Amino acid sequence: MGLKRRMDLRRMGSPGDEVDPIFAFLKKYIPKYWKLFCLAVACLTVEAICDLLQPTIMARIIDHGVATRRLDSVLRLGGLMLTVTALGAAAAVGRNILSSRVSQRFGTELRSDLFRQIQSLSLENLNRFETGSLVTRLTNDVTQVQNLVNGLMRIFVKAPLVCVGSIAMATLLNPHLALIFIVVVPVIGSLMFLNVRIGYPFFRKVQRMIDGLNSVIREYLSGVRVVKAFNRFEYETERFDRANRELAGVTTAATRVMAFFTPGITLTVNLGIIAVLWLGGLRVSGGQMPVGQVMAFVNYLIQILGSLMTISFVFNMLVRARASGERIGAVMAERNTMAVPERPLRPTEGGGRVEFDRVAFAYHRDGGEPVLREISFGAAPGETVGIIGSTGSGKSSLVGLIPRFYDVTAGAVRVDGVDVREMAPEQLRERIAMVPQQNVLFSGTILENIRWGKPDASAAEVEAAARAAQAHEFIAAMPEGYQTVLGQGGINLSGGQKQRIAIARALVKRPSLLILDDSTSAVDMATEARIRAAMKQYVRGMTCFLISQRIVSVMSADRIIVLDNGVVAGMGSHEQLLESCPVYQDIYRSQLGKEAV
Ligand SMILES: Nc1ncnc2c1ncn2[C@@H]1O[C@H](COP(=O)(O)OP(=O)(O)OP(=O)(O)O)[C@@H](O)[C@H]1O
Repeated sequence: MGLKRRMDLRRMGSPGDEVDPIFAFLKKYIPKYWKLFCLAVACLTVEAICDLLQPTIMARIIDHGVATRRLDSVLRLGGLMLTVTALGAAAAVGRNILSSRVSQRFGTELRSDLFRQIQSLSLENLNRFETGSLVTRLTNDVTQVQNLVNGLMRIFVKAPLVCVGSIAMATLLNPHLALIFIVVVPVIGSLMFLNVRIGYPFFRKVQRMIDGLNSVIREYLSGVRVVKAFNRFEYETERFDRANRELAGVTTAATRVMAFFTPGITLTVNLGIIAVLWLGGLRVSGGQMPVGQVMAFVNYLIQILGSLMTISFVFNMLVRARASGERIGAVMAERNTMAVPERPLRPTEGGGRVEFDRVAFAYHRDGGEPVLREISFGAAPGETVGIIGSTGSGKSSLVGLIPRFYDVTAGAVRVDGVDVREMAPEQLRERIAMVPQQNVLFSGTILENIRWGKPDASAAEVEAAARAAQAHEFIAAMPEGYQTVLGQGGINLSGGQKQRIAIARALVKRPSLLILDDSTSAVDMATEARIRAAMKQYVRGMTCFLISQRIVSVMSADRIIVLDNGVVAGMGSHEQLLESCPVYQDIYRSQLGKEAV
C-alpha cells in the first residue's frame, strides 16, 4: 500500500457534515450540557410564569379588594402574590447557579479544546494565523461565546416567554385594548431584525481590530530591547496608537449603530403605554373597563419592554458571539497539513540513524522556491555531523525535517530506517532532542526548565546534564542555585547562560538523536571549547547534528556537510573538505585567515 494511501488527514468533522462546518465544533458540547441547560430553562419558565401572574393578581387586588374595600380579599390575594414572588425568586436562584455552572464549564472546556487543537496543528497550519490572533481567539472570542451561553440560560429564554405571555395575558384581560400590539409588535420586530443585520459586520471588524492591537503589543513586548536600542519609541507608540484608534473607531461605530435601536424600541413601547392610558382612560370613564385592568395592562407593557430590552441585549451578544464563534470555528476546522499515518510504523532499531534520500523542500508547497534540493546523506548511530554554510543556506530548514516540523516536498527523511511520515510524531520526537536557534526558556525555576527535557530526571541527572553544558558552575554560584526563578523567557540570564540551560535541557533527555542548531553562538570561544570537551563524553552513542556558523565548532565532527544555497556543496571530514571543497575553503579562510589554507 502506498504511503499516501495509508495516510489519514486528521480532521475536525467529517466531509459529509451538514452543519455549517465553521460551527460544527459546537456539536460536541450539546450532548454534554443539554440536560443542565434544559433544567435552567425550566427554572426560567417558572420564573417567567410567576412574573406573568403578578400584574393580573395586582389588578384583582385593586378591582376586587381596594375598589370594593374588602380587606380579606386584599390579604388573600396579597398572600398569593407573595407566594408567587417567593416561588419566582427560588427559581431564579436555581437558574443562576445552573447557568453559571454550565457556562463556566463550557467556556473552560472550549478554551482547552481550542488550545489542544492549536497544539495539534502543524507549523504550516499555524503560520496561517497571527500569534496575536490566536491569543484573541483563545481568550476574548471564547469569552464572547461563553457569555452568550450564559445569557441564553439567564435571560434570553425567559424574555420571549415573558413577552409572548404578557401579550397573551393582556389579550385575555382586554382583547380590545390588545389591538395596540398589532402596531407595536411589528415595529419592534423590524427594529430588532435590522439591529442584527447591521450590527454583525461591525462586530466581526471589532474582533479583527482586537487581533491587530494584540499583535502590536505582542511584537513590542518581545522586541522591547530592540525598540530601546534603536530609540524607536515614537514609531512604536504611533503603531500602537493607530491600532488603538482603529479599535476605538470601529467599536464606537458599532455601539453607535446599536445605540439607535435600543431607544427606538423603548420609544415604541412607551408610545404603546400612552395609547393604553389614553384608550383605557376613555373606557374607564365610559364604565367599560375597571381601573385595575388598565394598570395591569400598563404593567404587561412594561414587562414586554423589559423583555424586549433583554432580547435586544442578548441579540447583541449573539451578534458578537457569532463573529467570535466563526473565528474559533476557523481554527477548529483547520485541517492538519501534516498527514498522520493510520497505522504508524515503529522502528526496530533505536540508535538514531538518519538518512536523507534525495530530499527537496519548499516552505510554500504551491509553487514556492525550494530552499533545499537533492539532499542525500546518511548519519550512522553515534556519528557527529557538523553542518556549515552561509546564512540562509538552509541549515535550520534541513534539521527541522528530522523531527518533522515540515514535510519534504520530494524524497524522504528516514530515522532508524523508517520514513518520518510513517512514524507516529510522538514516537519520532521521543528519540530526538533539539536546541533551536532561537532560545526558548519558560518561566519557572532553572530546575524546572532543565527537567522540561525529562520530567522524571533525578537531581543527579540534572546536574550531570548541566555540567556537560557548562551551566552547573554559574547556576551553583547563584544564591538560589537550581531553584532560581527565571522570568519570562529567562529574562534574568545572559544570552550565553540561556543557551547553556537550553543545552542542558536537551542533554538530560539522553536522546538517541541530538540536534544543536547554532546553540553556542552566544557563548565565548573558550566556554564553547569547554562545552565541546565536556559533551564529548556525555553524547557518546548519540547521533549529533551540530549546526554552526563557526568553523571551529564543527571542525572536530566525524563528518561535515557544507550547504550552499540549498544544495550540498561538499561532505567529508575537515581535512577532506579543506582539500576538495571551495566553499569550505572560503569559509575557513574568512574565519581563520588567508594563510591557513
Ligand atoms: N518559516 C519560513 N517560511 C518561509 N521561508 C522560510 C522560513 N524559514 C526560513 N525560510 C527561508 O528558507 C531559507 C533557509 O533558511 P534557514 O533558516 O534554513 O537558513 P540557515 O542556513 O539556517 O540560516 P542562518 O544561518 O541564518 O540561521 C531562507 O531563504 C529563508 O528565507
